[in-house]
Amino acid sequence: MMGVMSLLYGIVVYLIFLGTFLYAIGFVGDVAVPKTVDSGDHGPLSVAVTLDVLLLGLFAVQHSVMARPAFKRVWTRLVSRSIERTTYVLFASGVLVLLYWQWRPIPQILWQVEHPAAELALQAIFWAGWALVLLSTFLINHFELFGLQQVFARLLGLPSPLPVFKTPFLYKRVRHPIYLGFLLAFWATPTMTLGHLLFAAATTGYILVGIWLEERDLVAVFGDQYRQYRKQVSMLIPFPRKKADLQARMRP
Ligand SMILES: C[S@@+](CC[C@H](N)C(=O)[O-])C[C@H]1O[C@@H](n2cnc3c(N)ncnc32)[C@H](O)[C@@H]1O
Repeated sequence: MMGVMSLLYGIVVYLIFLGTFLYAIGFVGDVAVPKTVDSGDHGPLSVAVTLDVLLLGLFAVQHSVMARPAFKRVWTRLVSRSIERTTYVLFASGVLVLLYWQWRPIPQILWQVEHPAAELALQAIFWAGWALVLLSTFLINHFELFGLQQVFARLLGLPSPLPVFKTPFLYKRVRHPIYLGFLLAFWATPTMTLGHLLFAAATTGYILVGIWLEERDLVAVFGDQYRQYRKQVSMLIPFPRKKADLQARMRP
């Protein structure tokens, strides 16, 4: 019975995540959704900046704290290990919904790209960024990242899967393709408003801190295997590698 309940919880939360993910595309790209980074009521600048910074801060704290092994060790005394990731995804989605709802636009335009080819290129980068995010989640393990694999394992009476170090396809070029995809999607816009810049700059700062925290945990779990990977593969920008490095990276 608990296995079935966990599975239902996992599926419902996964659907909520899908909704918030799709909404994020419209929110950042200022398309197809009622409230975006540049639309909605805007009051005084000081109120907008304060509220937006608080919302982004809440997002960063929730993501960073709940993802840490020390937090998980305490948290899984209260919440079953099999639904820990699902619960993380639920909290993350909740914070995102709050951000979409309470975000105050700051509509002053800082720069605007009007050349049709350049505009098209920026839009292509925006969509490529989101495609990169989605593709990379599947490369690493989409269903584990969003908690479904864990609740299925519980239903089948299997233990929750242990972390496995992987470097498939794009992970051979950069260590963080998901974060790279977010950066492309957040910065590539033909019209940069003050609000959009605040969003892009704060999330970039958060991603850099998040990488530092994540890599510390990955070194703790995978040790020299991850240290070696870090030496051989760039963090975010796929710089061309020397031949010797390339050969090393091709080894399993
Ligand atoms: C949101 S994902 C981001 C992954 C990666 N930083 C990226 O940008 O593509 C975070 C989870 O991926 C895991 N992770 C990151 N790199 C990994 C790798 N090479 N192999 C397995 N798991 C990895 C982390 O431990 C963490 O649980």
